[in-house]
Amino acid sequence: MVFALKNGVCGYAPNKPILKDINFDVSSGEVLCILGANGAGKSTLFKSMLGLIPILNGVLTVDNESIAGWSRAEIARTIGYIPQANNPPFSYSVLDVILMGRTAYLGLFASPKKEDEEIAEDAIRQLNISRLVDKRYQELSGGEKQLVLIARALAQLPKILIMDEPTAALDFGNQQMVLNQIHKLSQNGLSIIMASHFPDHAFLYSHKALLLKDGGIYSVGRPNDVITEESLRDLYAVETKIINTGIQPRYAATDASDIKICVPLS
Ligand SMILES: Nc1ncnc2c1ncn2[C@@H]1O[C@H](COP(=O)(O)OP(=O)(O)OP(=O)(O)O)[C@@H](O)[C@H]1O
Repeated sequence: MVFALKNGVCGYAPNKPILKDINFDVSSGEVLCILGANGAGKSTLFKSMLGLIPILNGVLTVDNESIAGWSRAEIARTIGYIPQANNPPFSYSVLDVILMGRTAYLGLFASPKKEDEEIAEDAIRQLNISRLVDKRYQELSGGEKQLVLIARALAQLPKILIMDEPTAALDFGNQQMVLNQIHKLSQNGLSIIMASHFPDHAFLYSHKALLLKDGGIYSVGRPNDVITEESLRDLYAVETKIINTGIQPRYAATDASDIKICVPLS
């Protein structure tokens, strides 16, 4: 499966595009990391991909078929969205939150059936979070909530997962836990598109990086090719030294012979 945006123009009003000339594709098993300064347009791009705002121009395709005419439910059965962990206004059990992932498969007013429960249980197994199932969602830590939201998206049985800064507000250990899960999901064949504020995460976990600046794509390609001292200076106005650590990558996502890290100098 290949998910692509061709000649995309995204924004909130036709006469005021936020992003122009957006072209990228992501295949099954690939992780695409979107980088850009605050306000560069990452969330706007996500909202467009999810059909929350209409694409102003261009076409989103799955295997070369335009998804322009797809219903909300069809989009939800193909694309899962994982927001940043939040506190919902109501008290839900963890299992209820995960079962919400089945909404796109249920008729209006229908309750989850045995099959839906089995799919939710499968998502729980994949993420190894059965210890959380009997808790209230609000009682969980930020990292645990993020895992539950990933399980909810998995219960949608999507082919593509979109994640908006999945590690924001997580401590170092929880960041690694969530990123390791993302890596495993890509190995299971999911396409993953995630926004990040950490170029290091793109080196470690992604096959492709897409850099946004000035209302368009600054560059897109393999992280090793496009995340450079020059591009980080241009994107974030930060002088950075990129260092080869000599440590072999644990993940196939990176094509580097050793892991690179970004050290800010200014
Ligand atoms: N609902 C909206 N209506 C009009 N303009 C908006 C709306 N939401 C965001 N924008 C504008 O779109 C631009 C891109 O914002 P966006 O939230 O996509 O950036 P971002 O890269 O996700 O930023 P951050 O890293 O801070 O989350 C900004 O100039 C913002 O003011």
